[in-house]
Amino acid sequence: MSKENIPDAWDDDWETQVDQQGEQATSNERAAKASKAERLAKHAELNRKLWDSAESTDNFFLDAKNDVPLKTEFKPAVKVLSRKPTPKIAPGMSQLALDDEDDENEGSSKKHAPSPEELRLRAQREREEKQRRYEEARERLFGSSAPASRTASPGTLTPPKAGEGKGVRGKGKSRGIRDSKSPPENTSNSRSKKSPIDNSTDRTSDGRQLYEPEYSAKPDSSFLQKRGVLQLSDSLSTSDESQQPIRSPRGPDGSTSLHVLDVYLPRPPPREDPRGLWVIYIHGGAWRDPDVSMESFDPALNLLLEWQQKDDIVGFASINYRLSPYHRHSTNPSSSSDPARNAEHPDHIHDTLAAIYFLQQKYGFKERYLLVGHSCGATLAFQTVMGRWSQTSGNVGIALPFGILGVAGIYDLIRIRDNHCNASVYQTFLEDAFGKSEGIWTEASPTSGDYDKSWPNGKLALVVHSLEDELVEEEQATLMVQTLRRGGSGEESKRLNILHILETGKHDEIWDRGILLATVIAKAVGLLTLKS
Ligand SMILES: N[C@@H](CC(=O)c1ccccc1NC=O)C(=O)O
Repeated sequence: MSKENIPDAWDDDWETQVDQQGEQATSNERAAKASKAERLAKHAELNRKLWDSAESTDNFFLDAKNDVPLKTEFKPAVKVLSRKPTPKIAPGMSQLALDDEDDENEGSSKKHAPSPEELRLRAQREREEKQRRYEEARERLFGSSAPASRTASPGTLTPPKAGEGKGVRGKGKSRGIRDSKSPPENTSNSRSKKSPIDNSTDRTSDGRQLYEPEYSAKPDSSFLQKRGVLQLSDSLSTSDESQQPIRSPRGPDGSTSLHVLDVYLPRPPPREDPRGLWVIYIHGGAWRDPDVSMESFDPALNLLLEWQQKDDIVGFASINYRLSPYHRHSTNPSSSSDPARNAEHPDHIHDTLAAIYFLQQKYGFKERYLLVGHSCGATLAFQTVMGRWSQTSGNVGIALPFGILGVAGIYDLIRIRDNHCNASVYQTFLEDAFGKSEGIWTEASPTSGDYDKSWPNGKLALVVHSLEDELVEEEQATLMVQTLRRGGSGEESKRLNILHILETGKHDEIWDRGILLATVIAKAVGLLTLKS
């Protein structure tokens, strides 16, 4: 009872007050008693529920929740017991076993692990030995007049320009011979400026071009032997860029030549009676684009080298040819004084024939080759077997290929111009390449050929078109296959004429990513080897 509630004894009515308080207390007590009974009843009820739930199979536990107030992140302390420092692995040494045993376990019988210096010396010895073997092989193939390797250390295969802006640059097979033909007075194009091989200071001693439009040397001429500058290697990685072949060197007077070609030999070719096929690639670029050159074959080449199982292909070549003017090119416009950038039909086909002639004279594969062309390169590939320009090309005539693979090709110049009459660029590049006379356009179009007559040894014409091609329409491919099937000689052609449609692949993606081009080349090679 609080002090204030105690009646004051000096008050007259203190007894009455006490009596009243007594009555109130009793009624409070009653109320308290009632609520106690209620609490007991509640408690009994809870107990009952508890027992009930103990009997039941229902989940008694609370569902786990993320917002449990007591939840803390449990982070056990990490205790590092003991570890030797991670050994540093030099590149190419990953095959060495790593020993993580305790020192005590290292018995004296254990082999001495070579130091990095020892490994370097060992690798150098192996390289020298390989170089010696290559020198011998080269001597056998090209005679003693073949130039020695450019430096005392092994030469290097031109690695395709890794990741140079465009697409995937796959890794190549590690063996082979890269033979890059270029006259010393050549000039680089825009792509080659970025190329490591462009820094090469190496020059051959004589100033003649390696393949010339008017070239007609005999197979054994000293020219060929002298110019057989081969780059030999079994390694793609090089620390010495000066060993790279020159693909587009700049001449001292700044003049250019695109009479250059790349050769890749997976192994030294037998000079007599060659059996396997050659693959010769002709790049596209609307007869004018300096950014699309023989190097555009690199991604596909690398894949083909990786895939090749049966060594069906004994040699690869990718050729350059003079280009038509391209004054509006954003980074590398043509100059009107540059003969390599002012070509007009039939210069492109003349150069192509000269390059094939050069290769045949040098490697002797005759008709055992597949000619592959992309876009206007496909135009050139079929022009090669139209027989209209071989008399004017200055050489004594080439052996025509067993097979042609045209990818994303232009085959009817007038039709493609008409189908793109809203885009004046088609008229521009066609006019710059073929002049204004549409009669010449028709005569130059592969759809005007008579292939049964002009290409009697042909075994395969594979025409490939991608549905995603945004620059050349499907009609070009269908018109070409119709022409091939038409046949003018009356006799049934022994040639296989196939139209192959790809679901995917934009115009330049086909070579840029390599995989599509390599796939269709592999398909063509498979068909040709079946046929021969
Ligand atoms: N990159 C080329 C265009 C090009 O290559 C092209 C354009 C339309 C149709 C075909 C083409 N290439 C054929 O070789 C250029 O800039 O002129």
